[in-house]
Amino acid sequence: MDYRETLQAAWRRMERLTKPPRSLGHLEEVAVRLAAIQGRLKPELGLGAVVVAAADHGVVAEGVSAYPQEVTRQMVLNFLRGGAAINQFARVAECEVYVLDVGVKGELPQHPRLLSRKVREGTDNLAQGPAMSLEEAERALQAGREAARQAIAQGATLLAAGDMGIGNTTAAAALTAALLGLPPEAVVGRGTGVGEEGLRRKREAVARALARLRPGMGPLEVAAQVGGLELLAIAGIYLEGYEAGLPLVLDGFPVTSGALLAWRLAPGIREHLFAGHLSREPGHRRQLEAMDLKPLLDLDLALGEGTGAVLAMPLLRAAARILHMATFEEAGVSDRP
Ligand SMILES: Cc1cc2ncn([C@H]3O[C@H](COP(=O)(O)O)[C@@H](O)[C@H]3O)c2cc1C
Ligand SMILES: O=C(O)c1cccnc1
Repeated sequence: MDYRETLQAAWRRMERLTKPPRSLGHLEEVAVRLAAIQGRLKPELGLGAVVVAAADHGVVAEGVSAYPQEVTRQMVLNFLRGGAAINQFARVAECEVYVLDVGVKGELPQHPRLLSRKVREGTDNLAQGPAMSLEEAERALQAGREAARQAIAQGATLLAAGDMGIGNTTAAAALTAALLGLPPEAVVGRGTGVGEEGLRRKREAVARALARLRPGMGPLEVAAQVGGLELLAIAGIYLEGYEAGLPLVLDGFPVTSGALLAWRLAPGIREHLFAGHLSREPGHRRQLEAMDLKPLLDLDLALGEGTGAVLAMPLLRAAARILHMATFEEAGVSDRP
């Protein structure tokens, strides 16, 4: 059965299950979409994986983050030791954590959970010139694909991306504004918690990057102009997961900017995307609206790392179980007054 046929057949089964129609709300839509993705009326989800892509950003020179650049590398070490929020949430969500270094400044140790594919040590400052070359953008995207292939080979049935990169909400805002044709004010937010001055500097940095873009630039060229390396890797992670036929869970603002790029490169990916949560970062709503996706959770999170995506994984598994319920006929339950 193809996607549309399975979707329709799953809706018909949904209507016969032992519950009032639509009483499981948004989860019903998730369930039938999972059925359609897997091409079976009773979808099954097992182990999850989150690939946390990490890289640095030259735009930090503009004073756009509340934290220093070295936090990127320090947090990668924290991920590898299991001490970050993503590690703790992944434990309760039956999800493996993989880390991908596509451009962290400084050295990182070898580790079984770390894929080292440093394209370069951070991007150039997007407010001053191109963040990277087109060739580097392509390499970052391929690194994401490779990391996703590893996670899938190790048994992932559900795939999410995470982000780590001080300054990346500025790059994500520039990428989102460019891809969706929005002004900086619509997509720039406080990130790790910058004040009014920081907010103004972020808008200014984004405006300067947007001024360099020319009509006719392709999505990858736009991404090379603004970065970041980890956002390109995130696009690659999702593209690979899509081609492997997996359900894909989105996280917050930086991750969803990478997903927007993937969607521009392969519009069919939309069928595989689930919005794990709605971030506090204001541009996230615009991104989800553009792809017509409804978030599963709304918890006022503004962290990244894949945390909101991983928290939604148990909900996706629960949604899949809905289609394993008994029907009125099977259970001998009366469905008419
Ligand atoms: C300790 C710490 C852990 C984090 N984990 C994710 N982020 C998040 O914050 C950063 C983006 O925000 P901005 O653009 O304001 O720098 C990214 O690294 C993102 O993953 C973190 C930030 C910090 C400080
Ligand atoms: O929306 C997110 O995921 C986010 C918000 C702020 C900082 N880092 C990530």
